Amino acid sequence: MAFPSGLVELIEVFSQHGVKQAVICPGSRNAPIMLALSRNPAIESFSISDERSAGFFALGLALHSKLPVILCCTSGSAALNMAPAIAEAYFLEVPLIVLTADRPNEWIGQWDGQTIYQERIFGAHAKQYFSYSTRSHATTDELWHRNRIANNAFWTAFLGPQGPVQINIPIHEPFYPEKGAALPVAEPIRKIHHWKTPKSLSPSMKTFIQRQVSVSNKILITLGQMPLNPAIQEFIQQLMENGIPVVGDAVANANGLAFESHDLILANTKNWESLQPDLHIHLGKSFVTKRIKQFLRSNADKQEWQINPNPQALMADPFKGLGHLWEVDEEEFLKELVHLNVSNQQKSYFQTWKNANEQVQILQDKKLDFWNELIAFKKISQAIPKENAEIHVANSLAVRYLNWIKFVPKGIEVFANRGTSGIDGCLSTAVGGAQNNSQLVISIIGDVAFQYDKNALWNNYVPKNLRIILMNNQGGGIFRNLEGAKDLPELDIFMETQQNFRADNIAKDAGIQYISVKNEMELTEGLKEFFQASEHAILMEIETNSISNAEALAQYMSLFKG
Ligand SMILES: Cc1ncc(C[n+]2csc(CCOP(=O)(O)OP(=O)(O)O)c2C)c(N)n1
Ligand SMILES: C=C(O[C@H]1C=C[C@H](C(=O)CCC(=O)O)[C@@H](C(=O)O)[C@@H]1O)C(=O)O
Ligand SMILES: [Mg+2]
Repeated sequence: MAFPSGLVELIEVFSQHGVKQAVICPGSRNAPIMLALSRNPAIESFSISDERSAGFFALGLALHSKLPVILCCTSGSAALNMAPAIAEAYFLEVPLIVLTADRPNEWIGQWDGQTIYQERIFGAHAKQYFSYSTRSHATTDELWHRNRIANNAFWTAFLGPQGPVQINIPIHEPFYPEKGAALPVAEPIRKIHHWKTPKSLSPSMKTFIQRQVSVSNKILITLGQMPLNPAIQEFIQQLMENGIPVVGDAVANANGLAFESHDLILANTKNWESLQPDLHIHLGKSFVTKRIKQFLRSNADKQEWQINPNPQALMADPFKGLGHLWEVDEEEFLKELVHLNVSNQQKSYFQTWKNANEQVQILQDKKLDFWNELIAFKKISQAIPKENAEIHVANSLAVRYLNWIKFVPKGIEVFANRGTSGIDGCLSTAVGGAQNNSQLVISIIGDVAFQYDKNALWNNYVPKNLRIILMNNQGGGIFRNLEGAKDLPELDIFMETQQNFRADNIAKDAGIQYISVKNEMELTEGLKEFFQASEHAILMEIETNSISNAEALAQYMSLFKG
């Protein structure tokens, strides 16, 4: 039997740990791995040709399952094409097990095809690297090593902070099974269990928290990007009712229970001092927009706590004032906080935030009298389903518009690739997230990000629950709103990269329904059917003019001047 040894066992260990999905890219050198995956009944395997898209598709699958998804490619530049997705998975803390087939070590640099340097090819963006031998007649130590690698790779990807691991697999020829032959039966594997205690608060920690809260009169809680968690939403509601202001982006999934227009609140408040905390408690990852980070970094006097159950080895101190890192489950921490009494000054501080928020909410309803992206986003936010749906919002302006308008889709989760904030893979992530998903999956994406990742539709898995809202302003509109960039003579060509591509033919090739929108009336009409059940995915291309958009956004932002 020519089949490389150890591959069936490798996949068997993963499946016994509960891994259920794999994304396989075509190749010859990885064919034995493909066979071990596709013939394992416990693994659902997806076949995707473009490794750039496959990586993000796998990330989309893992965002939902929270289980490691296997990603498999052949040797050569295929693995390099997965790097953007691996970097996103690393910083977004999403579990992937990347199996890169390779030539045997003795053939590296010997002028063979598809042979590059694959050892640690993702660098620091893989939590761990392993080299897995498939030589036949393995010694008992080699068998022991293989089994340990398989268990180690699973637990490293799965345990927090979750992330990608790479297993490089040199495979010798011949490696195809004889015609019609079954794969070898898996040798007995040894599943290694990993027990981890919950990260809860000790009595002394609780006493410390109680004491600090009792002497603080301006406690502010900020929420960076985090998954939708009904228990946390419940705590947010209680904290706000108790007089502790909670501030978060749309990607914090507070679903309108917190102050989510913080960017406009800060723009509209001349005297930030009145909003500054004396105790700042941060949960979740990063913020999208810059102003809140500037606001928090400008206050060197505050106490700053970070609630982070899975801190990375590299300490994150994004607001330049970290004093206490609490390696505690967020719910555990908030459960302690909600029962604490706060001072009258604290309630007055909350009222300052509440008043500032109400002023902004009034201004947010101002009408703009010419067709532009802001109007489109407002109409979409009013039409979007309030349940049984999820949003995958692309980077650049789309993810920022959610924070600038009252885009509060209660009850539905907002995903975004804010790990690296790349415009690559945003649609592929949504297509992956739409698999085996009973919800409507709505991708809101700019034209450059869409064209960059149009191969997200080049596979056989574009499901009928996918809805794509393509905001086509003929280029990178964000640069036209950036101080410094917007006045450069090079803006059009070298930053906005103006182009006149549209998506109608891409939609046709992908066999999905296409709706063209060029004005507000067509948008109103298009939205009537867009979120309805359909036998196909639907792509709505909303065309606006980048210069009009910039003028509208400038007008809109000029409302918030305090
Ligand atoms: C991979 C990658 N390349 C380049 C960038 C820099 N970048 C940020 S936004 C942007 C333009 C995005 O244009 P589009 O998707 O149309 O969104 P819009 O700004 O029009 O909302 C670019 C090139 C990036 N974030 N990621
Ligand atoms: C285009 C890139 O991304 C930058 C674009 C805009 C961001 C920004 O400052 C807009 C204002 C804001 O978000 O508050 C900028 C940032 O977040 O600092 C992004 O890096 C790019 O190529 O970096
Ligand atoms: Mg654009």
